Amino acid sequence: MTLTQDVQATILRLRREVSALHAELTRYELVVWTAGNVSARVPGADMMVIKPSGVSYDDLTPENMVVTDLDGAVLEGDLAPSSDTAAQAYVYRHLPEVGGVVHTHSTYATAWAARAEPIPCVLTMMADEFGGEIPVGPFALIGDDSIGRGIVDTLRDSNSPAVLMQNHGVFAIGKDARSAVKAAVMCEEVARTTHIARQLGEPVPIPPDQIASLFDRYQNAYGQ
Ligand SMILES: O=C(CO)[C@@H](O)[C@@H](O)COP(=O)(O)O
Repeated sequence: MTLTQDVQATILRLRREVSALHAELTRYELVVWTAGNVSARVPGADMMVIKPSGVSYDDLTPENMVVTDLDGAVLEGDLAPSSDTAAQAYVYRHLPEVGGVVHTHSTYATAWAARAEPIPCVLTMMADEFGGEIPVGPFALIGDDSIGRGIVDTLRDSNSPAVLMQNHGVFAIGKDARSAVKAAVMCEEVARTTHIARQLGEPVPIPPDQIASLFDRYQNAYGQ
């Protein structure tokens, strides 16, 4: 396949970005061993950049990232791509606004996933980032696009950029890979706080109109 210089430059940038973002997964203690991954869509091409499967986070480099098409077929790379390649490719094919996907088994969020319980919106931080509860997706086997179908079916009509896949863990999406990593970080934080709150009593839900107001401010006015 002949790639334009623009696409080649974009792939180079995304190889660096996706590789580096895995350090955020370890920095925020969202993963153990090799159990999590980041990918990014290549804008302007039906391609994605994803981590190789089962490679230590310390050994990830821009050069060993894998480039695939949006059916998950390898286009560039010597190593096998992540086990979640087909799932994440499905997300990119069906949600064109998504530019990044992240998967973790972060402890507290995955504890909610193990119970198939959505995390209720009881924190302003949740309303800001998730615009409501963090939903649960169906149980799905790893390796094909089943997980992708579950992610898309669950998040398509949700404000939430994260889904707790039942008995599995967190899949987070974003306009780019960095935003998806942020959603995964925030998901674990609110899962932890809400879990602790529940040990002390019944957390107080935020009324839907207030959630909408907080979500609108954070999404449209917060920051620089
Ligand atoms: O979720 C799972 C396994 O439960 C995998 O996504 C996870 O271990 C990461 O696998 P990869 O190293 O990305 O192939």
